[in-house]
Amino acid sequence: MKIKFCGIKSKVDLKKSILSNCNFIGLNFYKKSKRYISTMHSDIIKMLPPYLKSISLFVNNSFFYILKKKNKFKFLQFHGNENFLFCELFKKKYLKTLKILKKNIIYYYSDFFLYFLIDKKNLNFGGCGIPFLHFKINLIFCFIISGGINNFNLIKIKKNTSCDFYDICSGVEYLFKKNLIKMILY
Ligand SMILES: O=C(O)c1ccccc1NCC(=O)[C@H](O)[C@H](O)COP(=O)(O)O
Repeated sequence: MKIKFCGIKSKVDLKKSILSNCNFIGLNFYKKSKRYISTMHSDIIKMLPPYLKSISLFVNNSFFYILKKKNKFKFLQFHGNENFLFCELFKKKYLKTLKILKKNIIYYYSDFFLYFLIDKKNLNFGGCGIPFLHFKINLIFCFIISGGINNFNLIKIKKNTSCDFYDICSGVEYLFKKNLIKMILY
């Protein structure tokens, strides 16, 4: 099973991620988020062990803003209303968030596309901590499940979705700081 912890915003959070043995960390560049990373990202990137992959998360940021940041990270994540053409402009592997409420059929292919991150639909962008009805998803492409995942519901979600890759944010936090015990328990 692969785990991505999203909203890493301090060196302490990073150390906890390393101890938890997760596979990916997400750094949030959405200024309105409580998990916005600010300039701290450079320090965090320097401390990354080679096996831990970094993902920079954007929500409708401008082309030039993303262009300036993109080379510091392994992958990009587009969590807003970015369309396919915009995501492709950066010529870098990326995840695209898909907010779904019901079963959809989607065809999507490109050399840069990596995963769909399937998240709960809500009025704001992401990280709301509420699970959606995780149903069995028969997709031809790779996907990551997110949305209110925690230590208690993961087994059930895993059974329902047959997915092997999870993105977790508020489920491993207390007051927007990562909690080591919760992280290790995955
Ligand atoms: O987490 C945020 O604050 C956030 C804000 C704006 C856009 C995306 C955001 N998070 C993105 C993620 O990838 C979260 O991990 C995902 O939405 C699941 O979050 P949660 O339901 O809290 O586990």
